Amino acid sequence: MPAPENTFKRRLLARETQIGLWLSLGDASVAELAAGTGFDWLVIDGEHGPNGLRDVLAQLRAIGQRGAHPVVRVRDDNRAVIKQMLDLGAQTILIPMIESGEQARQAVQSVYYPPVGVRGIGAALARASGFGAESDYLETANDEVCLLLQVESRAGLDALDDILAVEGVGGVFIGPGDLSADMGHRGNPGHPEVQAAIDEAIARIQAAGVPAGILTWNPDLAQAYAKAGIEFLAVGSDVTTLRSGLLALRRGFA
Ligand SMILES: O=C(O)C(=O)C[C@H](O)[C@@H](O)CO
Repeated sequence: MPAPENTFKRRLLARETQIGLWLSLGDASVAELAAGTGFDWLVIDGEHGPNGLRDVLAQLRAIGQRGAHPVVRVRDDNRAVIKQMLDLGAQTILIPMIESGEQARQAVQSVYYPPVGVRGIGAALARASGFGAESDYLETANDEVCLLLQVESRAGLDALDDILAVEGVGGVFIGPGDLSADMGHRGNPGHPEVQAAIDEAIARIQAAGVPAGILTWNPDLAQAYAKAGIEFLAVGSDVTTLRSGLLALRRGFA
């Protein structure tokens, strides 16, 4: 049996627009609930959310085969943590704060087995291979891994061409929050200067034949990105949706 098909990766390659949601609560029930609401991809956020290995494991299980594809955002480009997340069964890894071509090359090394990369061999005893049930996992895993890199600083934008030239990168995600902060507009990703930098970066990413991704809280901007054909678009989070829904519900009473 081969490694499970990474449908998210296939749809990226087909240049479909996939709609995603950020999961920052670190709760498996929330992940399971969200997985049944029609989103194409769900980010299990290990950078800003309380998501350690067992939290990610619980959410991967909860999302399961419900249709949504889990994307695990790791805290940084630490090779050992990436290996652990892949062995847990994560097939799509999002790495924040990529700022050079070399960092991108090292990230590729981390997610793929030799000879492409240096991912450690251990999946035969791990969930990734169905605890050994998928006898062809080692031979097929590289084809089903998708590496997404985050560019979210001026240095990252300066290195974007080098990053885009690295073979094995499945997509580049622009982080508006960190980029706006780095550009001197902390908390204001909608600033014209930031928006112009984002638009230019997305155009460069797609011109390089690489799928582009972003997260926006602005519904009008989300629709515009979708119409423009951005490939992986996150449009909200568990936290903001739950909070706004509860506030609206309570406001309905004196
Ligand atoms: O910089 C950004 O914006 C992102 O990378 C997305 C945020 O980190 C996400 O946590 C929502 O705030």
